[in-house]
Amino acid sequence: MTTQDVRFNINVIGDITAGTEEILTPEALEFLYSLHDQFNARRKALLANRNERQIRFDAGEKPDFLKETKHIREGDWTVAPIPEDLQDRRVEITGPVDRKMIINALNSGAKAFMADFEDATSPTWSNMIDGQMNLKDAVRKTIELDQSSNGKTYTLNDETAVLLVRTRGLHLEEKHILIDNEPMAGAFFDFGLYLFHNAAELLARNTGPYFYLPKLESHLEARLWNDVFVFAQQKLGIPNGTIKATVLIETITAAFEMDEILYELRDHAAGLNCGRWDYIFSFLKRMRLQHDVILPDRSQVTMETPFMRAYTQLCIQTCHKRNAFAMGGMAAQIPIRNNTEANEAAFRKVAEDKRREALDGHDGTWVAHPGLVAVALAEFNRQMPTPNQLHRKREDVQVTAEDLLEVPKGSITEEGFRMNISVGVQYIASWLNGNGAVPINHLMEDAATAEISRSQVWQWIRHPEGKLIDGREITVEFFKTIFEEEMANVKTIVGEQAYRFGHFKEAGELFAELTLQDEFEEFLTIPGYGKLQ
Ligand SMILES: CC(=O)SCCNC(=O)CCNC(=O)[C@H](O)C(C)(C)COP(=O)(O)OP(=O)(O)OC[C@H]1O[C@@H](n2cnc3c(N)ncnc32)[C@H](O)[C@@H]1OP(=O)(O)O
Ligand SMILES: O=CC(=O)O
Ligand SMILES: [Mg+2]
Repeated sequence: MTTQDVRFNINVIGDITAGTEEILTPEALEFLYSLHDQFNARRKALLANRNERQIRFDAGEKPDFLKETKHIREGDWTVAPIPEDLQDRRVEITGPVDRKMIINALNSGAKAFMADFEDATSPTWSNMIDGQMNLKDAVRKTIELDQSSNGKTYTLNDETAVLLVRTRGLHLEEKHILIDNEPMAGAFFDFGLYLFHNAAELLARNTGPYFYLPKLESHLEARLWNDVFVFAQQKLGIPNGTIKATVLIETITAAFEMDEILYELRDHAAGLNCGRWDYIFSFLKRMRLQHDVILPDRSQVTMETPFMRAYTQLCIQTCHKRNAFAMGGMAAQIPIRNNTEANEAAFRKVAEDKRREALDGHDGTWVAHPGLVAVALAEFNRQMPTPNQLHRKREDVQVTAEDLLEVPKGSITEEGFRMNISVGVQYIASWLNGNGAVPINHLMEDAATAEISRSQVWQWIRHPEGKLIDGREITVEFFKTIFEEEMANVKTIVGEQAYRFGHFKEAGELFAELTLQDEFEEFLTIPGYGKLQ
């Protein structure tokens, strides 16, 4: 169905439900129009910059600290004061903007909840609109759910986590909103609607519009977001600096511009977060054609590898110098039901991860599941008696460009190759079904982890060192053989019926296409979005 607001030349394409009408009011549409009108051309120019930079990386250039911003790195400045309810962020739970999960997350005992329109959400139109409706109710504390499948009623506890919202990345479009005949940015749609509907209510409740910004590649992208914030606050009559944003440092190029990103956003910055999964993906993606860069099996690229240590420690040092919080990331392990031993091992791994983060000086961390809140809390409570660790300046840390670029050592195994295909296909199938976060082999999989899987396969086929540990070369023919076998295995795992109706064939086709085409797709979600409702 299509509806049009002729005053602004906006076409809303997609089902118009009661929810759509509540969210896409004429005033909200006007606000979206103004964001698009002011900032979309700049967004597109910045995306083009990414491509231009890629051409240089393909020619062998390495990312490096910028000469032109040395004065910012060496300058003496801090970010504006951060609100009281963000001072203690020791455990943040993350999850999709699904109604039940929002309630469970807010009740989980975590200090904060990041409601995710990004890695954990498949951006179907109904997920996007329902997500905005759910958040609107969550902000007003009226969110409830009667779930007939398990007979449970879900309501909010008296005490709930502080709400933060992660928008889609700048690369994704919202094809259901056409402005002057072009799709608007998913990021501006998510940001604009959440701010428009909730800013005043949040302030009345002594909290604020808090965001996570994903997948930034440069300080110029941070500058764009800052300008978006200034404009939006002015337009809605909210004091400048009310919006607070935590930026994910999850691209290799952003790791070289952490100071600059905080500087651009200094009136709005609440911190940086080490988004480890996209970071690994970005490291590989940006240097995919460089002969000295090849990653071992995904399971071997751990947080203990030198380049990941360098990045997280530099993040802590940079944030604390600027009085901003340095948030840790997501361990992939989740609770395992009906297997005590495996469950304990998973919890041990999460605890180790959180302990390392707390000892390093992170101010808090992420968990993927309510069952892990207590594990992470225990580690942070033990290592961090204060609300945060801003006082730990980590002046001992010395990280060079070479440290950030040190390629992790290890091996490529047939098991790792097969795992990438199997997990990649299963994840894409789930995403095409409208579910952006899934448990596969007892690990959390989301868009970022799936990106690593599919790009490893792409690179191993083309890289001169793309060989298995036993010496076999990874070729297109080898991929095709293993791919057929893994598709058959997936059918056995999920069952004939689920395979037929669960988008597995389509997912396999997309995975094979992404792998076999020489042109590397920037994000699998871009062609994937073409297949979503
Ligand atoms: C790389 C990154 O960007 S990381 C951040 C993005 N990723 C995420 O946010 C992942 C969030 N986590 C999840 O989506 C889920 O935990 C999964 C997919 C990993 C596992 O899901 P499942 O196996 O279905 O979980 P499980 O069945 O154990 O859930 C048990 C209960 O906990 C709830 N639950 C699980 N995870 C969450 C969560 N993150 N937030 C809120 N509730 C949750 C379930 O809704 C369920 O509730 P119920 O008992 O009332 O029905
Ligand atoms: O967004 C988080 C990540 O690890 O990617
Ligand atoms: Mg990410």
